[in-house]
Amino acid sequence: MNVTKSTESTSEQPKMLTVARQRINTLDQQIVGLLAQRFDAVTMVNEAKRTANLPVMDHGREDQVLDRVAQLDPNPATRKYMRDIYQHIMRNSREYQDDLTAARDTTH
Ligand SMILES: O=C(O)C(=O)C[C@]1(C(=O)O)C=C[C@@H](O)C=C1
Repeated sequence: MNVTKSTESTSEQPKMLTVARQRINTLDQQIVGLLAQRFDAVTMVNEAKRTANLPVMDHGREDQVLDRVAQLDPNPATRKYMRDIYQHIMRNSREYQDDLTAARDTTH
């Protein structure tokens, strides 16, 4: 059985793969930290929308976010992937906001 961790170098696993995976682990840690902050901001947005009686879904805003993140990507070849990632992020943001609403409805 192979019990070597995926980030450990072995004679079969080139050093470059190990180094690249360690870099991905570090970046993932930063991305998760940033996404947690984004969810915090979404909580605030949701509170503001609830007060103003606005729906969770805002197509115009989502289009703006998608265009903006695509423009921010310095690599034109990955822009379409960046848009796709953000479509998922915003879908999860809406589901999280639905959870917040459901939690409010059961406690009030
Ligand atoms: O900006 C908003 O109105 C949000 O609810 C946040 C957000 C997002 O995650 O960026 C999520 C849902 C909306 O459809 C648009 C954007």
